[in-house]
Amino acid sequence: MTETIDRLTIRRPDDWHLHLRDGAMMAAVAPESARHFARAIIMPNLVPPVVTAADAEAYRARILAALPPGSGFTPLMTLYLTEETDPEDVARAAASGLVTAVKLYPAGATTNSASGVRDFDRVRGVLERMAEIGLPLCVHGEVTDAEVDIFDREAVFIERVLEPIRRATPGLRVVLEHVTTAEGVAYVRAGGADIAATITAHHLVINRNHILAGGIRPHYYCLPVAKRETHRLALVEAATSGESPFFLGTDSAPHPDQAKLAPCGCAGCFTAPNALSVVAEVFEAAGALDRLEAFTSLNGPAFYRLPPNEARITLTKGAPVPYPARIETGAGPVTVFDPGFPLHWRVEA
Ligand SMILES: NC(=O)N[C@@H](CC(=O)O)C(=O)O
Ligand SMILES: [Zn+2]
Ligand SMILES: [Zn+2]
Repeated sequence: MTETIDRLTIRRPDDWHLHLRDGAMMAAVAPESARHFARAIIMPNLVPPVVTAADAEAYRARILAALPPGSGFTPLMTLYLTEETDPEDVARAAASGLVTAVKLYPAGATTNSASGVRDFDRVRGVLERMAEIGLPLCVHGEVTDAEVDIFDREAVFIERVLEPIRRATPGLRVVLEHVTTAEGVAYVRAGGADIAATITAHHLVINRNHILAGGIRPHYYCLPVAKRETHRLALVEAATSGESPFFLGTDSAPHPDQAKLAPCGCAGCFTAPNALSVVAEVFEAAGALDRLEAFTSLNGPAFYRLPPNEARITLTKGAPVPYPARIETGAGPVTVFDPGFPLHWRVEA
């Protein structure tokens, strides 16, 4: 006889990859993440980007001001790595506790990445300093070479960029963000204690057909772009394995609908309102609800050398969970990710 679980209490999750944006957009989306998550790694790809410790301090203050009163949400700040980044500014920001990681965007790889790195030799000093102090480098792992097929850009990045950087910088701690391929999963698995990967909710449920078959669906377009079904299955297997290097980073990336539904639409899926319900559905289907807490609440803090949250949340299973099709923001409406199937796991208030 199989026992059906319809109630699950776990440590409060964290989101290890989140875009909160700024201004009117942030005011609308920050409460959506604060509702379910205790902490989040805040991506620095604003325009202009969060480059210095002073930028991060000011951005952190704006985030805290945008949170609902009484919210216990803690933004974990990151610095955007540029070829001009000063290793000492990074080290000071880490020592003071202001900054939890540094983010590497290859120039041109994704939304707001124009100030990213072109010549990896020019950031060697920063990476060496980070290895010394144990500060993690979060990586958008795609090459930008126009010759490389967009579906191959993650696998090629690992071989041509990530592995050489790691060889040249022993001890550098790396998070391969929003991993989307079986190659990425295998690389992280074989990579030892200094590498981990975030996995998004949306990459656990969509493959490239969702974007392109039967009509083009801009709300499923994000970077790295969703790959073939075999890759999605590898991501589900990794996430639900409970293995320590894999943890949730939603990459919730809001864009106003008018910027998504355009001849050249932006990359990013807005998943903050329903990411946990999506992830719970995936774990249930895989028969892995007993490993949900590892993925959402334990493996991330362990890699970042932070204590797991003491608070708990309870998920209950029942009638389909309502969530809005879009939320209104001062920057225009933002469509909420639709996994294409009903969600039954609700996070209790
Ligand atoms: N994931 C995305 O498709 N978009 C992100 C950037 C990123 O995380 O690459 C964004 O900032 O919109
Ligand atoms: Zn990215
Ligand atoms: Zn992102």
